[in-house]
Amino acid sequence: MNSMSAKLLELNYMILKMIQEGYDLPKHYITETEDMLTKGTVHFRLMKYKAPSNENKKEGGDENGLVAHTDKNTLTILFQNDVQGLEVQTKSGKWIQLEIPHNAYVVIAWSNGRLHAANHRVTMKGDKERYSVGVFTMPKDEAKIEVPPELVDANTHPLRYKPFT
Ligand SMILES: O=C(O)CCC(=O)C(=O)O
Ligand SMILES: [Fe+2]
Repeated sequence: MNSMSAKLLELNYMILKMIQEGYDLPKHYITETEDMLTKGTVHFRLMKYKAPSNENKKEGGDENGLVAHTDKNTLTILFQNDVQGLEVQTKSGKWIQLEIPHNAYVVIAWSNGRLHAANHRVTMKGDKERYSVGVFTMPKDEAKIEVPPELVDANTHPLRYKPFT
């Protein structure tokens, strides 16, 4: 488990680095991210979702496994067993079921609205239980959360969030 969490943390860092490089942000953000990750909190959570109850199945209904929400942390990496269930809401409000291939990961992040932190939920169908593992990174407590000025553009991407600690 330890080596798995270390690898996932490494993946998490790599993804954040790729996002920052993708936006052509100055290198100091990458160093700060590393600092944030090493001193911040990482929640590593194993989740189990029961298959829909017989009662519910008789009515042909799916069962809500996890209510709709957006993640409030910096970046989430999720993976699951072979039972699908994760759904995301499109910007137009439609729910779509993600077909996550075997051994694949889903990533959810935030960034002054450039990357959309999608509303998501888990809906259970069928007879098998679903297991998922999530790695949720959070900044260290005293960190000032601030949109990099490089990501703010008065016309196309106005500042959405004031700095906070
Ligand atoms: O189990 C999943 O696939 C989703 C879990 C999730 O969205 C969460 O814990 O925030
Ligand atoms: Fe979530």
